[in-house]
Amino acid sequence: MTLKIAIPNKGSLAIAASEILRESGYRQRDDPKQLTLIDTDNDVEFFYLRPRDIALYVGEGTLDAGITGRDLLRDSGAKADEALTLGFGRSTFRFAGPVGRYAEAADVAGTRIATSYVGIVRAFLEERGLDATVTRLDGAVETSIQLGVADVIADVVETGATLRQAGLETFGEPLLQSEAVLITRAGADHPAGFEVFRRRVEGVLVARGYVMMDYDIAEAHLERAVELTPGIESPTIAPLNREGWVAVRAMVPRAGSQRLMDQLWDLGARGILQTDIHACRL
Ligand SMILES: Nc1ncnc2c1ncn2[C@@H]1O[C@H](COP(=O)(O)OP(=O)(O)OP(=O)(O)O)[C@@H](O)[C@H]1O
Ligand SMILES: O=P(O)(O)OC[C@H]1O[C@H](OP(=O)(O)OP(=O)(O)O)[C@H](O)[C@@H]1O
Ligand SMILES: [Mg+2]
Repeated sequence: MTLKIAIPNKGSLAIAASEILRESGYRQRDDPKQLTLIDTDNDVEFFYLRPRDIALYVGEGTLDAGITGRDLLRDSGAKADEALTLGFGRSTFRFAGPVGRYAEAADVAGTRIATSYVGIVRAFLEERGLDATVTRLDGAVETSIQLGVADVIADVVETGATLRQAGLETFGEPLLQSEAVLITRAGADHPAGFEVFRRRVEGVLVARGYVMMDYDIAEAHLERAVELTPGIESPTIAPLNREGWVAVRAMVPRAGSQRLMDQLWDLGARGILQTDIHACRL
């Protein structure tokens, strides 16, 4: 059976979602107006949909899996689970109001809140036992305060630039930390082929977080060097033509790899090379 996967058709998640699938070896559309695409080699059909709707399709089991934002998944109330966090589309979901007017989340009690994420806001109010009027707007919610429609907004904040422009500031703790997630139907067995799909995408995510480190070092310093680069299982050690020296190869986290090269150099390693990994299965 062909695996049916939903991908954001536009908005903040669309480009990065298609990119990670392409890197994972799947065909992706070249034309942003294309609605569906069949990858016959991998027996997968992709459906390009609004990320807000993707949670619903997957929750109902119409589609096998999809990529959407955690905030949109929560907001929809769809019965879908996160199978993988994808590391892009990061944002926070927060209350904001005119600068200096509100201090903590409980201050929203009795206000008029404008938001595109009514589900998240209502759930938060209920959990805290707070009462407020929630108005659903499609977008540009920041402007609703200036226009007198709301006292407070609850919205996605990434850089905070939009809030500043509107003369607003966040207050209270974030309601949610969001990022793009791969989702499947809650409580159901994964459909055939899904595990392979998940593993391929995970392989790209891991590859993005690691680099390959190669270097030559005198055997006398090998033990210390291996402590610095333990690899995933264990580093590969190969003999060198030069007496008393070996070549070492190990995967290391991308973060801090430059510092690691400095440390290896100080230890006496030479010919230190860092290369990108594009995909892996560990
Ligand atoms: N700067 C951002 N603005 C909006 N959404 C963002 C941002 N950064 C990450 N996201 C995430 O993208 C998802 C929203 O997807 P959506 O397709 O609605 O994006 P959008 O950029 O708001 O698109 P639209 O053009 O329809 O407003 C949410 O999961 C949200 O957390
Ligand atoms: O913190 P920032 O980096 O400024 O990003 C957050 C803003 O981006 C989104 O708006 P979008 O561009 O999607 O417009 P919309 O409100 O019409 O959805 C979101 O709703 C915020 O307004
Ligand atoms: Mg938007």
